[in-house]
Amino acid sequence: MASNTLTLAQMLEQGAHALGVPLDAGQQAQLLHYVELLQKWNKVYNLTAVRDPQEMMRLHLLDCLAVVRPFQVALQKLQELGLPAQVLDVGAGGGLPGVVLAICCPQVHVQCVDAVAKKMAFVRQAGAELKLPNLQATHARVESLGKIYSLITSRAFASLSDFVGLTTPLLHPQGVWMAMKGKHPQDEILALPSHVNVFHVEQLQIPEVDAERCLVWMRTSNA
Ligand SMILES: C[S@@+](CC[C@H](N)C(=O)[O-])C[C@H]1O[C@@H](n2cnc3c(N)ncnc32)[C@H](O)[C@@H]1O
Repeated sequence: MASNTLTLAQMLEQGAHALGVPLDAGQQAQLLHYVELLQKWNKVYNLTAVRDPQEMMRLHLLDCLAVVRPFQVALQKLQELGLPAQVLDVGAGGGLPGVVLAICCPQVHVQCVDAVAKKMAFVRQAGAELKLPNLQATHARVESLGKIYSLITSRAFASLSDFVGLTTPLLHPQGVWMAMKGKHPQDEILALPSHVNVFHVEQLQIPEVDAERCLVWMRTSNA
């Protein structure tokens, strides 16, 4: 069936299946509710240029759902090293990918940070409505944070150099960065400082999205 004839619930179910992300009924309901909230509050909070709910499902929800499995694998490895499941989403905006990760991985603590207060007010409210005790929304510039995280992620935030430059003091020495990018960012990788090691560039296939996506995995070279 063409995606424009599917309901949002069907798009989510098919997308999650294609991505191999098992979702229980509660998580499906939370993800659908999150799309509703994004749509409802978008005008007030200016969260995304995408207005159509089906496009939100494809371009935001499924895009973030595509990183859930690699994210879980990475966290499992970090936990085997004894690192806590503490994750930071930098420049999270309306909560992408932080809210999706918090819904799909309830055992992981996800902190979203953004410099714009109203965006974090939205994420805080969404976390309350969706009953996500593992989600935290912090209004701050990331460079002012003082905690240490095992995994730091971002989507549509900055160049890789700026991302790692702003967050190196926040990353556990054995922790990893997970940057969501479009097509393979060769030039950005070449521009990275020498203390950063790109150990994997993972190509992603987003259901119903005909565009290149990848995850750039990095750690500090002395890890
Ligand atoms: C293009 S938006 C991306 C939002 C979201 N990650 C997404 O994929 O929809 C980039 C966000 O980064 C935030 N931002 C920019 N510089 C920041 C900083 N130094 N600290 C925290 N947030 C910052 C902006 O306020 C903006 O909401």
